[in-house]
Amino acid sequence: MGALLQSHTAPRKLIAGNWKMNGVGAALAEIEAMAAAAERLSCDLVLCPAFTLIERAAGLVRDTPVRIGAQDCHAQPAGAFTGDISADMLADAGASHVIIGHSERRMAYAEANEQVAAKALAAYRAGLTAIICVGETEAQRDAGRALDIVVAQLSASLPDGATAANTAIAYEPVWAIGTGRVPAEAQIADMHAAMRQHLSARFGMEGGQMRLLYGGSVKAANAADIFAVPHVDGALVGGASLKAADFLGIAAAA
Ligand SMILES: O=C[C@H](O)COP(=O)(O)O
Repeated sequence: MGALLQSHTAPRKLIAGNWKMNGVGAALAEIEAMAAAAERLSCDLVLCPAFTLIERAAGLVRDTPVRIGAQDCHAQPAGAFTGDISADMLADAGASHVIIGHSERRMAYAEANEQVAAKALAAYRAGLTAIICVGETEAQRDAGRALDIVVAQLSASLPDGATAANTAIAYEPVWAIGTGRVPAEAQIADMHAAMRQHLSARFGMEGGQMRLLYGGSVKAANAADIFAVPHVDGALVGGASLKAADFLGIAAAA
């Protein structure tokens, strides 16, 4: 395990914002403010607004280092899937990233690991980077099963062909999302080390370099401590990504 973990060279951190079902046109001013500050940051920024804002947001950040992502895609490129959006459509609208397998979708829409892997493949085919989410529930952690559960999710949710360029992983303990509760740094460290070990064993160098984000109640006040944990290569931020001042405060700590 030590040898595998030592092969990791920390990449530039990725700070991704997940706006969930928030924001209409007026919220684009926040993305504009983020983009205006992005040149001065030493991390990569991705904002994932609702589908309805993607094209406008992509236009706003066109000449800046900020990238735009979506929060889900369908596994098929086209077809009779009322209400769904394909990865090709996202790319066409100007997205470069897509969040896949967020726990809110796994729970609300019963998305299984196999579906997540199929969506990731669709994202790769469309040239998008997939941000694949995994994480245990509180009951699973209390039962001492967090590491096993997350590594099993990771194993079944990543398709063959995942690379450091086309995939980032977001470890989001379900009990930490939107609750103000954050795992102890040692718990994050153990989880990220276990994920790195699994990814390195399966994908070699690519797995060693794949960015591992932490998500769940990240704020400007706790970001520096979280980013100092080994194998934390960034964050997936929900509530604190809605306002430029909050999100930039997190990015400044990266
Ligand atoms: O995708 C983001 C996560 O669900 C974290 O949300 P949060 O930062 O509001 O806890």
